[in-house]
Amino acid sequence: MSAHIGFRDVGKRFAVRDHASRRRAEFTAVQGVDLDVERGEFLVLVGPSGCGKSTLLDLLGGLTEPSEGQVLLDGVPITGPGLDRGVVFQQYALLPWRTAQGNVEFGLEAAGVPRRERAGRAREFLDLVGLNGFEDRHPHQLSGGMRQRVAIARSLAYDPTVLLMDEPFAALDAQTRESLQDELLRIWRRTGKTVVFITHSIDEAVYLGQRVAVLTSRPGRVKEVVPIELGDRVGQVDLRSSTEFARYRHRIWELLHDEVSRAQQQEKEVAGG
Ligand SMILES: Nc1ncnc2c1ncn2[C@@H]1O[C@H](COP(=O)(O)OP(=O)(O)OP(=O)(O)O)[C@@H](O)[C@H]1O
Repeated sequence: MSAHIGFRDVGKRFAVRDHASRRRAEFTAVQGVDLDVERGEFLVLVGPSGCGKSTLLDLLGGLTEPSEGQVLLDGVPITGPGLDRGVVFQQYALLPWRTAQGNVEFGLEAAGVPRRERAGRAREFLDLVGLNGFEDRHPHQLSGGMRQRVAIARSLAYDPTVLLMDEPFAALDAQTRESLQDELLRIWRRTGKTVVFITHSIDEAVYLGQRVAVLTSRPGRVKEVVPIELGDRVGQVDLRSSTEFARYRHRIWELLHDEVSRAQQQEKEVAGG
């Protein structure tokens, strides 16, 4: 059986203007990316800054097309955005003039859900993310963590099969972040969604991922995919302090370390002309 999501030798180049010569040039963001994600899997992408993680997520979201290779969903090339994929970014992208309920309903409107179903569905998903009782609050009356819960509820409400998350918890304080990680794992278990999650945090990657794909520095390609066998995270007391967790953390750190050094060297070279 073919994978739910498949990157097949994917490359992405962007047209840029060369600074010195002012000529048009091409910038290779990712190259030769091969990666499969199974239905219902939780896959985390990590890699040095600028290695192309968001580019890979944009390709999956259908916001951009590959310059070469294919990005497949159930064997079919992705050609644009679709309701089968929900996206959650670092910035909440909520409508400030709408309540939490109104924001979730907005996603449902866009998805063409009949008006009479929207209110009930929005409440159901706000409840799922733990926002029961906060339906009538506007974004400025909610904490950062709550706003991100609304964004997650909005993406889940129209029932995509895939949830694409680009550093969704990066702007949150450590405690809120950890509680949202647990919340997300609980939701993932309950809904069976396929999750592709980008983070800069090695701890977050190990805690959330069933597999962690480490990317190389620019142009990004898959360096190694590390399976994380820690069982069901939620409910394990202080899992992050266990030796097993530390072992995975160290392995990913090692893989990343060389790439981050290489990326920094590349940046220095660019800066120095
Ligand atoms: N539209 C664009 N035009 C030109 N270059 C782009 C464009 N979008 C992204 N890039 C470049 O492609 C590379 C990959 O960008 P991308 O945002 O995917 O990296 P990233 O790994 O998500 O970075 P970070 O971890 O810092 O968020 C970067 O060097 C970026 O400057």
